Amino acid sequence: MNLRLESEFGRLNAVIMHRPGDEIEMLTPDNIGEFLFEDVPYLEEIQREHDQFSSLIQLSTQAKVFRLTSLLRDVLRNEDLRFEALRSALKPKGYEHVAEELIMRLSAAEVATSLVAGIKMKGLRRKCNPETLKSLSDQDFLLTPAPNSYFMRDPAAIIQSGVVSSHMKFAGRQREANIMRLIFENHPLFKDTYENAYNTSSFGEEIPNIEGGDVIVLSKKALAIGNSERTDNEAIYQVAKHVLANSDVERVYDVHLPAKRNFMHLDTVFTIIDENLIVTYPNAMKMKLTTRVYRKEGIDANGEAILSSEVTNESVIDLLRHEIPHLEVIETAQGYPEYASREQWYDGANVFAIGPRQVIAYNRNKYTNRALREAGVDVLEIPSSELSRGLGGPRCMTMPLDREPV
Ligand SMILES: NC(=O)NCCC[C@H](N)C(=O)O
Repeated sequence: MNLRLESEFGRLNAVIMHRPGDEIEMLTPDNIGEFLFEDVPYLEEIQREHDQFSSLIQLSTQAKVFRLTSLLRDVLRNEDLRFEALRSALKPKGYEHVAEELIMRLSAAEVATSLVAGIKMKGLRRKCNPETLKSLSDQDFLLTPAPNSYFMRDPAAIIQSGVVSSHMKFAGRQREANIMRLIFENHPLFKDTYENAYNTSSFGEEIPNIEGGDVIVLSKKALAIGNSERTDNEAIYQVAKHVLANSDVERVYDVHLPAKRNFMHLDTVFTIIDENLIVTYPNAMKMKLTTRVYRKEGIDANGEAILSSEVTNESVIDLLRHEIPHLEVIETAQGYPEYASREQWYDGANVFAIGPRQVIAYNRNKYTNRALREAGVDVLEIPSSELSRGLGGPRCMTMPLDREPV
């Protein structure tokens, strides 16, 4: 697979998704804040909703829907990789010494599910009970769960020059990025074409953050990256260097976002659904925010791009109007303030384009979906009572791998 993308709306050929699993059962009212959830979802219902989403993608596009845990299981059949993945996941809590004992008792499939669902001492004691863990209670986690794994957009983003492997802001999500990197580097489907577009070699221990939800492919020639609560200047600069040197991209926009929970990523405020059509939350898009534009001035002796940068104080919407000729803008809830803010909170602008002017959207965003339909967009709705409790929408839940050229 090529692992390069030049649009956000070309007909979808392949995507990675994760069906929420037992990691959701680990959420409690006391830990939802730490795990970045707004409420505790009901597992069976969130699975039903997610199944409708993935079936709709398959039926309406014939695209291949890869499952995160089966890709991971394929990779973890290699014993060395299995041991290393488990060891590094156990390390943040200082339990890496039990990796050896654990690996003898867990199959590749069990390690794959445990890396996502976590391991509670209660469950572990049925299989093994190392002396060194005797002081832990049944309710303690040996391995913390990764309940945001169904937000497949964030741990990596495919752009015009390769894959931006995320470095995630919150420790609770970093394992998701490690899992994706492991898959891209080792799975036979990807390892030959995987090119890491985020070079972190110039940084020491402190690696600047970047998350997939902030990365939006504007066209063959332009990329936008949200400078948000989750994504830092230096990471954007590194990705700009890669994409400007290794693709036809001519402009990279580093777009500042207000530091608010519901604007956590650029894709919470706008998505592109056709060559010149976007859906946005007007309040954020009309604010005058600083944007830096990177352009390539040449290539140095080491083959690295020399960049120029220019700062503008235009609103994001004006910037996009300059970048995208004849831009049409659909506003969440047709701009009615009280509905627009409700529907932005539940990701009204975060639709998933499966083809030009064809999107999958949450059914709860009635007014935004109506506005999209009035503009001639084919809107396929999915149920959203439980999926939305993690505060992410249909775009957030998908990692497209391949699309038809536009
Ligand atoms: N791209 C996105 O906006 N993803 C949504 C992530 C939601 C998740 N609960 C988080 O706060 O990271």
